[in-house]
Amino acid sequence: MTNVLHIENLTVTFDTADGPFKAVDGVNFKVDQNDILAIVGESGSGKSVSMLAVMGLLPKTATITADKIEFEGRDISNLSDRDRRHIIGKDISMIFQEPIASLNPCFTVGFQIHEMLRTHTKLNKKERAARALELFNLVGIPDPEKKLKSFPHQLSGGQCQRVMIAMAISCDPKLLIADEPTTALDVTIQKQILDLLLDIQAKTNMALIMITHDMGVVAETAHRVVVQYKGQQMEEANVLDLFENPQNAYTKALLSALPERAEGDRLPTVSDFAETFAKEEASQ
Ligand SMILES: Nc1ncnc2c1ncn2[C@@H]1O[C@H](COP(=O)(O)OP(=O)(O)OP(=O)(O)O)[C@@H](O)[C@H]1O
Repeated sequence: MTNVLHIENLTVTFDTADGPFKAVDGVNFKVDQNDILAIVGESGSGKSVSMLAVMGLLPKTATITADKIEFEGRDISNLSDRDRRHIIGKDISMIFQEPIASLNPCFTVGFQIHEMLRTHTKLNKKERAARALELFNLVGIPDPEKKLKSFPHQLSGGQCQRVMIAMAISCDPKLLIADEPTTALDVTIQKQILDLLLDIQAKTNMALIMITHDMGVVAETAHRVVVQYKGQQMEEANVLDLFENPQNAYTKALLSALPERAEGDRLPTVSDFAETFAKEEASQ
């Protein structure tokens, strides 16, 4: 099995007005071809920042250190901008929570997908048009010829996310990072988008990293899970082991806070359990 991404001891510190702030503190994991890894944790736990660090998309106020950031065995921590552009967007691509905000409102979605193909492939204009149509069909956009001529605001949120997925897979990436890809969408559409991502992953053998705060999404999609809390990695486990036999106090708290474990009419929160588990851990 080919190793796609290997991260060891990744740390990200932001220079802020209040002094240095460590948003990611010693994260480690490997993702192989065909793997689906979920990175889970509540808001602010450093999930997005760790992946943006890998993509080289953080602002200059961020200092990134790591013992290893390798893509297919190649160190990508110190790439030139030119080399990075060859990999990012082509071999590693990312989709975000707000699909409409991720698209440029001034251009049709067809133009934007053409630009992606023009930048990263050698396809000529006619081949690009054919590929764009093929991709829109693949991601299930109805009436694709007409939709290619639409501006983002003329499409629904779900359709925009399908466009983003089409763009993200347009150059056959080895790794797709999906950052809360369904959070901004209606519940009925969420399931369709998740199914689409899983379907594409199964057809292409790419590795998929799913960033989420939703344990339901983890259970439905992931093979392996990394749990993060306040920038630190709490646990890494196979999905079944994580649900059946969580090792870490915070993971136990996350699982205990699932809605189906609610008693009465109040939903449990992680903080309801975190203290109990922290005490349990300390006493062991
Ligand atoms: N440019 C920045 N400068 C300073 N702090 C930042 C910056 N970007 C993110 N942070 C901080 O880093 C921490 C981790 O943010 P991150 O977006 O990775 O969280 P997350 O786990 O992905 O949560 P969410 O689901 O809310 O995005 C947060 O406390 C956030 O405020």
